[in-house]
Amino acid sequence: MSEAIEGQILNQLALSPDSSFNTYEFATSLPSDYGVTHENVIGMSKSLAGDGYVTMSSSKVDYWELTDEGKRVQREGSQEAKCFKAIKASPEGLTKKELEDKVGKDAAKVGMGNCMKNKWITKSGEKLSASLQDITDLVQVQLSKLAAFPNPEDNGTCLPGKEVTLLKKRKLIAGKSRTSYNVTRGPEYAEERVKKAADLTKEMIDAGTWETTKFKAYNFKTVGEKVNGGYLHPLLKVRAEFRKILCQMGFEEMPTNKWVESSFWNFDTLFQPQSHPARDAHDTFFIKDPAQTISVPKDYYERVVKMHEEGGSGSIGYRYNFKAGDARKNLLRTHTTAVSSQMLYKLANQEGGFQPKKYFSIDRVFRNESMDATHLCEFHQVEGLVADYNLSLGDLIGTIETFFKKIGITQLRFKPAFNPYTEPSMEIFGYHPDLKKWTEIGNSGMFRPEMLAPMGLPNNVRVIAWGLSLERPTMIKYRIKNIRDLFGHKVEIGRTKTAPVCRFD
Ligand SMILES: N[C@@H](Cc1ccccc1)C(=O)O
Repeated sequence: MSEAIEGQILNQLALSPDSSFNTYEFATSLPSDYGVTHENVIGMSKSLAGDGYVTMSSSKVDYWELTDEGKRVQREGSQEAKCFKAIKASPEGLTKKELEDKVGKDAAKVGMGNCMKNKWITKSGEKLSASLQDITDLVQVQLSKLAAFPNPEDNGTCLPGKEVTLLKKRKLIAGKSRTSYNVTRGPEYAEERVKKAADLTKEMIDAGTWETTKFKAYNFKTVGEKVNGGYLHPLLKVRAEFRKILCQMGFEEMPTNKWVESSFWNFDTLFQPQSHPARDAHDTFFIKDPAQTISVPKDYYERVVKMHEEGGSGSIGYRYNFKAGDARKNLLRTHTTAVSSQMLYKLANQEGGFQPKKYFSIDRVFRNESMDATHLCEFHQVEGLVADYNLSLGDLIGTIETFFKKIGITQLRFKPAFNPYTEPSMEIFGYHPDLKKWTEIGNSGMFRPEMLAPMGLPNNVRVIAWGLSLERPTMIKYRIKNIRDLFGHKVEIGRTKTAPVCRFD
């Protein structure tokens, strides 16, 4: 079938070099039992145009189509004609109610008003009576004219605008438009289409037919398929950037490759009371299997227990009975401070004794929180600590400000806060220029003697420390509004080389 249309199209243009035809006229001139639609003709013409046999230019025509209601009126007559006939047929006239009974409520509603407007009927008292012998149902005539137009899709101008407006208002007709094409000979016109091969094949070479085969021209203008290469996750890139900055500032990276910790290292060494709300299963993911595995140095353990139960180093402790069972419970670490405490313990007990040190880590932590635009139940923490003699709060603020300045965040605020393991403690806020608000980006403080003394650190050693989220400052720096756009495998930002998140070097 398609070859037959193709032949006919080329035939139409065979008469003379400037012969042309319109796709719509052509399609409607074909016998209907051919089953060829206007779309078929357009499709085939486009295929021929692709090979240069024909050229096409489009034109648009507006026309009117009768709505279902319009078709009914065209068949049965307008509401006003129905009303007139009913009234005319009753020599004594009809009341409104009687008219409604005869023609129906809907027809009476529209028809009665139009009859009055046309002066077809008059009203005296309750009675409606005909004032003419006969009428012409103009609406029906107009609709028939539109419908009976030799080609309904060419009826756009067959009625005066005023009449069309009224029919449209009564929702009897609806405007439609049709695009057709004028087809003329193209640069490659021939009376018969020669099939061209897309590719040279082994068979053509074997048989020698490649010499006579016609090939399709290459389209050098077409857009090639997108090359999908691998790319680094934006958070990994930012982590690399943060790591570089901290190394430049003289920090050494702590080993954080273990996500499972004991409650002892995550909480108890940090002087967090065993009844602390953060240890509640609502905030912490406890591990059922294996429930308890991580061993701790015995003498240190005993000093931690004593600090909780009785205090020391000027503290009165929590004065409760420390539960060994609670300390041994395994969990997904809720903060990387669990690693800091182990590093500090090692630092205090290393061969040759304590040496000043700066440590950092960037890794995952887990909290059993409900998720929203700025909270996830796992995130990355940028942890840092400086252990040295006689440090002050000023050192802490200065270190944090220096770090943030290096990543380009200068709008910072510090707010007094409470942590069981630091005194004083400060929350850190950064200004998000898109969310237009100060968002919390971390927490910090100076580790308490209750934490440091049991480890065996000299008592004039101070430790300043902080824990930041990696995601929040990344959101501020790269102007990302929803944390879920940043976390996980389906991250779209950073896919293209131009995204700002890829440019830090
Ligand atoms: N561990 C704290 C951060 C912090 C680290 C070190 C000192 C003070 C605070 C948190 O998770 O929010």
